Amino acid sequence: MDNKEVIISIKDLTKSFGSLSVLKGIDLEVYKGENVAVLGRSGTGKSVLIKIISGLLKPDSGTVKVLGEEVDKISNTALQKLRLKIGFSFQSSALYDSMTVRQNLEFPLVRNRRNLSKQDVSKAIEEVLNDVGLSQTINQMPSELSGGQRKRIGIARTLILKPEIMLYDEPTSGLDPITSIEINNLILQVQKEYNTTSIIITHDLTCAKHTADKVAMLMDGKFLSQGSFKEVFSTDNESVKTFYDYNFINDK
Ligand SMILES: Nc1ncnc2c1ncn2[C@@H]1O[C@H](COP(=O)(O)OP(=O)(O)OP(=O)(O)O)[C@@H](O)[C@H]1O
Repeated sequence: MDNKEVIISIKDLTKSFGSLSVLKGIDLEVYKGENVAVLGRSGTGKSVLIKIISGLLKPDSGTVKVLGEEVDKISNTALQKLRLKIGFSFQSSALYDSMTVRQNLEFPLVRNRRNLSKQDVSKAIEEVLNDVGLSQTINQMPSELSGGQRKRIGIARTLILKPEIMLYDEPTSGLDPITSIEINNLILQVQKEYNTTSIIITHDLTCAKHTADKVAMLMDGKFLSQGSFKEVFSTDNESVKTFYDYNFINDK
């Protein structure tokens, strides 16, 4: 990366729930414009990690800085302001079923950018729909969309606020391989066109290989290794090899 500005910096982060120690000393630096995939088996603490990054959960110890701010130390007002710079793509897409695609996209915009005219709102909706390749769905209901289309609209709903950071939670889960590839391509397109810095939580190795500049492998509460996809998986570590072998890998 040419630009080495650190956007997310995590040092010696720990988090337990009662006697369950989930994160046991995590270090991670995410640079501006980088896509980082956090890989790991179910229940290893990937969601806990992004909840801490976005200030939804407090760490037990360690430091977590996002865009220069220590998320667990700032005021609620500052946290709310910071959150507007962070976009979430949820596993479930989190669309409102009773609203059309247009209304789903309008909602966050009207709520968070109160000074926009009706024309500005319409323009923003049309632009973002075009960016995710779904202009034709503007008047449809979420129930009329495919799983892949719902994911795209979920991403569009986040992008409409022009976030600096994107957090993708299992972006390809529940999708067939071809639709997954389309979502992977969209993640790359968003990185380029919206200049986002992203963390992609996944156990889909094809997704990590396709989208990530850096991969971090979470195991037993620690990052076992970090680096390019090739570096992380060119290893003799049995746990990493097993993880690789048990997750479908499409080398194309
Ligand atoms: N608020 C909470 N209270 C108690 N335990 C929690 C809480 N949140 C998460 N956990 C526990 O922390 C562990 C890690 O959960 P997490 O959701 O981060 O896993 P994950 O790696 O995202 O898994 P998956 O891929 O299945 O989503 C789990 O054992 C979970 O039960």
